[in-house]
Amino acid sequence: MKTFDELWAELSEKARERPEGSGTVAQLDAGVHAIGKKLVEEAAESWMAAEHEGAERTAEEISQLLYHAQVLMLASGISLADVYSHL
Ligand SMILES: N=c1c2ncn([C@@H]3O[C@H](COP(=O)(O)OP(=O)(O)OP(=O)(O)O)[C@@H](O)[C@H]3O)c2ncn1[C@@H]1O[C@H](COP(=O)(O)O)[C@@H](O)[C@H]1O
Repeated sequence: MKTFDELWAELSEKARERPEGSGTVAQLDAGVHAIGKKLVEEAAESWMAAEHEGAERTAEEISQLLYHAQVLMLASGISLADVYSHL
């Protein structure tokens, strides 16, 4: 298990160090358009899970949604502080 902040630290390091075999690096290389599509896909899957598939599947889909939101933030040069300033 990891927290949102721990995932952010891990993904930030991947973006910096660009280790081979990282799915995150591959997504960053694919660019904002491709990442945005994944984010929307995970949002739709979260919605469908909440309506039809129960709490456990919904939590799983939301975890993927948060992951892709972080990847989009990295691709856009946005920090956690930038986002928190709008909460
Ligand atoms: N938490 C995640 C995470 N959540 C979702 N995903 C990605 O999002 C995809 C969502 O899967 P779906 O089931 O919706 O779709 P799929 O059809 O199986 O996958 P695709 O064919 O669409 O890629 C997964 O295949 C992963 O590519 C994640 N990829 C990585 N992480 C974590 O990110 C960290 C860094 O990972 P790497 O960059 O790969 O080292 C590690 O801690 C990972 O656990």
